[in-house]
Amino acid sequence: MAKLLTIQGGKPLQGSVRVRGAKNLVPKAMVASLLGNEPSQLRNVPEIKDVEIVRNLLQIHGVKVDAGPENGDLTLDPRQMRNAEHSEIDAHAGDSRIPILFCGPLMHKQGEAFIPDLGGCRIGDRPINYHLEVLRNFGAVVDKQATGIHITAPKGLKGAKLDLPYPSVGTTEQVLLTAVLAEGITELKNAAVEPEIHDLIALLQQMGAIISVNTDRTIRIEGVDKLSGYKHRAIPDRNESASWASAALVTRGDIYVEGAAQRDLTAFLNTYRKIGGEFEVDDDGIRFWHGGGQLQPLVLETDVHPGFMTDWQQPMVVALTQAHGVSIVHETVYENRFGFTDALKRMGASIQLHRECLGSNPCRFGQRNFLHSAVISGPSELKGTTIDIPDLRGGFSHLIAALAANGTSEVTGIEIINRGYEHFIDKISGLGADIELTTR
Ligand SMILES: CC(=O)N[C@H]1[C@@H](OP(=O)(O)OP(=O)(O)OC[C@H]2O[C@@H](n3ccc(=O)[nH]c3=O)[C@H](O)[C@@H]2O)O[C@H](CO)[C@@H](O)[C@@H]1O
Ligand SMILES: C=C(OP(=O)(O)O)C(=O)O
Repeated sequence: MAKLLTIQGGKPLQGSVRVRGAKNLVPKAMVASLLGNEPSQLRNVPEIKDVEIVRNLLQIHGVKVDAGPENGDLTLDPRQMRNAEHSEIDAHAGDSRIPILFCGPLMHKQGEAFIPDLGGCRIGDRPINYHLEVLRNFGAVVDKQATGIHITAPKGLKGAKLDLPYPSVGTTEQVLLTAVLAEGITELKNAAVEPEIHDLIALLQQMGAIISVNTDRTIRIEGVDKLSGYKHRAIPDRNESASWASAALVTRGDIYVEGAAQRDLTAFLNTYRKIGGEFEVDDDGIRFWHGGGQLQPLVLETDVHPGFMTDWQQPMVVALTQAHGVSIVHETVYENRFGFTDALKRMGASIQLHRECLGSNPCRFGQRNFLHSAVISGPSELKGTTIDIPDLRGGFSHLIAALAANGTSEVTGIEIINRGYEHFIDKISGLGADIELTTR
């Protein structure tokens, strides 16, 4: 039965929400447990769909996954690992992007891996060519099948010299999860250095891996013969934190985000301050609120870390519809991440999309006909409408817009938001929103 969320907009969101482990780290930490000869313990695990998907995938490969004594604790025991049936794996086709990261660990442990077709947000083509290229360099043989891929390592996996065309997060994780048990040394140039990558490196190091990260985006991994388990507390979800911060701004509210970590939000907080948002950091989280004056327009470019994270873009665009003047946002990470603006336009926002790079960094999409720059004129009075959620961050942005809008919005497709926002309906309602969830 489909769920319908009815939102009566116009109330400032006020109160406190708790953010737990990062959606972009926790599932990968769970995959890393496959590499160990002993159980691993992960803490601060949120109840989100992407965790559930990986839990199922690990279980069909024989990993015992149990809840620990504290809420949010998981124990992952790979000692009874086995090959999964193709049909069991295929059942996860289109669920998330994580299955591609099973390649290295399964090849090391089982000699082969079958990977279903990937899912994840439809915000661009999202090819896996870099993943396959680095795996081939380690010695893997890739067989593309009608659904998914079959990958083997007939001569074992050996360390390699690698250089990425673009600092892809997923490919950097692929290299880490493969190189730690590969024979010899791997050097990865132009690696991604997102906080979630550092957190993955930290738990791999606990397992016995030898990994160093240089300031020039080079990661060096010395392969070892075996790894044990880890005991690790996942870093908080910086993308969820930024989403609540934007919600406070757009609804002229005041939200304390328990668990938010300033260190991983530097670029976001600079932008937040420039637009007119206020924040206050303490030991347990960050309070975000609307400063009371007019919001200021901005020129913004998304980028790899330490730049302004692409997953913050969509909620921030909603805030920019309320700024006084013209803002420009250049999306340089994904070629098709402005589809969500259609619904904002129907709600009354003034947003024009352009194919040109409207920013100081010419990006990969400039000459390729993608609508990847946005000009936003504000402030616009938003009014309620019907919305079908397109993707995770776009969907959350639509919720923020509906919560700030005059009148009623009817939102479908909200299940997608469970991929990355734990208990978001309860959180929104706890912040004082006027919402009703029905099934039809
Ligand atoms: C589960 C997870 O952690 N998802 C995050 C991860 O996605 P993900 O790891 O999929 O993103 P990547 O960093 O790999 O992608 C960045 C760019 O590289 C391109 N590319 C990537 C791989 C490849 O083989 N070929 C290729 O061309 C992509 O199409 C994209 O344009 O990092 C993104 C960038 O911070 C975030 O938006 C996602 O939330
Ligand atoms: C793009 C995202 O996720 P995924 O890579 O899982 O689709 C996201 O979290 O915004």
